Amino acid sequence: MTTPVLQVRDLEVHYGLRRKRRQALHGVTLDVSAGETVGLIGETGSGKSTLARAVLGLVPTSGGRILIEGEDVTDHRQRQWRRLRRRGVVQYVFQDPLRSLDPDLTVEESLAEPLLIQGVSRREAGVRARTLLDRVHLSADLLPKVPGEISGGQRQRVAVARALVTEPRLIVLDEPVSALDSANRVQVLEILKELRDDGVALVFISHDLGSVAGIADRIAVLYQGELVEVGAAAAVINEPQHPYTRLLVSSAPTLRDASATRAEREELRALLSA
Ligand SMILES: Nc1ncnc2c1ncn2[C@@H]1O[C@H](COP(=O)(O)OP(=O)(O)OP(=O)(O)O)[C@@H](O)[C@H]1O
Repeated sequence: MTTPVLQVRDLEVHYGLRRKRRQALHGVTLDVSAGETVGLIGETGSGKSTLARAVLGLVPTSGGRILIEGEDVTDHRQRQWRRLRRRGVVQYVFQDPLRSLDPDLTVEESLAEPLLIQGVSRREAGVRARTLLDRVHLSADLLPKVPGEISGGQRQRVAVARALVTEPRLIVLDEPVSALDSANRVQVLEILKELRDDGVALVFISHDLGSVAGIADRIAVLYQGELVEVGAAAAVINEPQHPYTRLLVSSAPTLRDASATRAEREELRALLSA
């Protein structure tokens, strides 16, 4: 059996000091394999972003282990984390692409920068930037534009392209489609499915069960910092075991929300009964 790209074991994270100290993650254990998408769902404050940030070395852990491609990175110092992030084995995409992209850099500069740092020639970096845009189904016309000059959906696709520059084995996506309209949402989800098929491991964070249901192989449910349920997506949706998961499934906004289109509701129903 191949080693999972990401192994999280009994992970604990605390915020604050002394009397203000609060536990944000309680003994979280989760594996993500190459070519697998794990959807991480849970209400606001349940610890989803904390788990993402811990996996990227952006918050200190207070217990447990994190292994990336079999390498124990838990006790890495900031310098080692920076090197790991720069090597680009793990990449991330945030809900707001302006957080993933430098607003002053053109699309071409954003995509070329990590390659230039790696010593790739300017000409080759330009060629690779075009190939990356093509991979996220965007036209090369966007290359000279800065993020403020393109649409939100295009921006998020550029953020995904930027995450792909270093050919990561793992991408953590924190609410990547939450700010997008449904047409752009579908397009970004399609791109993520293609990445998964190419063997990239994805952690897809969302509070929207509908988006997760359409892409995740497995779903992990966080509740108050604890993983209360992990299983195959269809099983978690159709036969939720934990009362909190049952509540999430029964209150899936796309089913309840009167403003959801008929097509959206039918799509989710089909997913639920698949
Ligand atoms: N920098 C911080 N300092 C102190 N407490 C924090 C910090 N970041 C998060 N927390 C707390 O940790 C808990 C988990 O927060 P986290 O942001 O991981 O939740 P989340 O599930 O991602 O929520 P959301 O869906 O709103 O983004 C919350 O109680 C939050 O208030």
